[in-house]
Amino acid sequence: MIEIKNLSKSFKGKTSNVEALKDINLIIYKGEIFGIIGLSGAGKSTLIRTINRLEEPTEGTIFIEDTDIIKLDKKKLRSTRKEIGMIFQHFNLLNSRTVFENIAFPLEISGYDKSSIEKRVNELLEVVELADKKDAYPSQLSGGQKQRVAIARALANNPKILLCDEATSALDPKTTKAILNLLKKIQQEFNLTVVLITHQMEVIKEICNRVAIIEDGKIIELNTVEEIFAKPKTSTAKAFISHIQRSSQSENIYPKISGSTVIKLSYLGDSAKKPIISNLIRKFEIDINILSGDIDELQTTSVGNLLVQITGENKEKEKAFDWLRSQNIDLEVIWNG
Ligand SMILES: Nc1ncnc2c1ncn2[C@@H]1O[C@H](COP(=O)(O)OP(=O)(O)OP(=O)(O)O)[C@@H](O)[C@H]1O
Repeated sequence: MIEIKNLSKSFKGKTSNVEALKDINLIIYKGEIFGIIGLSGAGKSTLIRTINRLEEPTEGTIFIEDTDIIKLDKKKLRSTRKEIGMIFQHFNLLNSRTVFENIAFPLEISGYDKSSIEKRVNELLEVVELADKKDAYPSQLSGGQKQRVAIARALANNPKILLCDEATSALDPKTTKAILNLLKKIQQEFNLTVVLITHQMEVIKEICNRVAIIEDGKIIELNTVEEIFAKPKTSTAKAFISHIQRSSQSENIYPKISGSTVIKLSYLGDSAKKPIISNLIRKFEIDINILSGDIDELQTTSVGNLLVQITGENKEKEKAFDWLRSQNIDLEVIWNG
């Protein structure tokens, strides 16, 4: 069990402090897949990173079983961290090492001998179904394969907890599904407690038992996934759900033009009223074809959804995507031609 009590985190800014987490209280049960969903800037990354102290909280405690991990000294923290695996959106593999060597890395640091390392890495390669790629380098792998390597590496030291930081956000929908299935499989096989953060309700729906919605550093709703879908209470929960319902209808209707990227943009509240598309065209050297779109007025906020096809240089497209994210707009790549 992970018990988070009165957790706050503020970052020192140039002119003022940013309160990224405000008095978070949360219990995550052993063996569950717990999702934390929120828009960009809500505090998801900060929250998940405090669980293995990649981020130090300003206040509060985090108990893993009976240990308050915030109180651990460096040495004890190092050994506790072996029980907490983590995977990331951009995989964080070592490019100069092969698949085998990437997975072996945490075992080398733990001081295992060569033959135990070889045995364990080979087992893990089977678990993630990548035995045939053991001598490949990360640059020779697809995104999904890279995430499989990262999962194997995260499992190397037999952790009890797996933290997933937007683990499928850089993947297309089909690969996302395959990685989520793998996470489900390993959760059961190794009886892991999985904590994942995402901005995609599809991910929550696919694998989570319970979900917390975080907004502006606070947990505004927490329930089982079924309850949230059946009876969402906050406007944010309703917007996330309405987005998933609509996107499933429109996802496959677009021309598959080579060199173009189809993205789905979802935005809440004030962002829905901004002239996003005209700004994009003015700021970046890209062409945009709007495929479908709508704005829904909910009780206290509005939610916009746009499916657009973008053509242009990859570098320019990436810049445009970064700008969109900086505008609090959820962005999902649907298709890359
Ligand atoms: N190192 C930092 N220094 C200053 N401010 C920070 C730092 N890290 C995060 N923040 C701020 O804390 C808030 C929460 O950020 P966080 O990255 O946790 O959000 P998020 O929900 O994970 O967003 P995203 O999905 O965009 O990653 C934001 O306002 C962010 O700007």
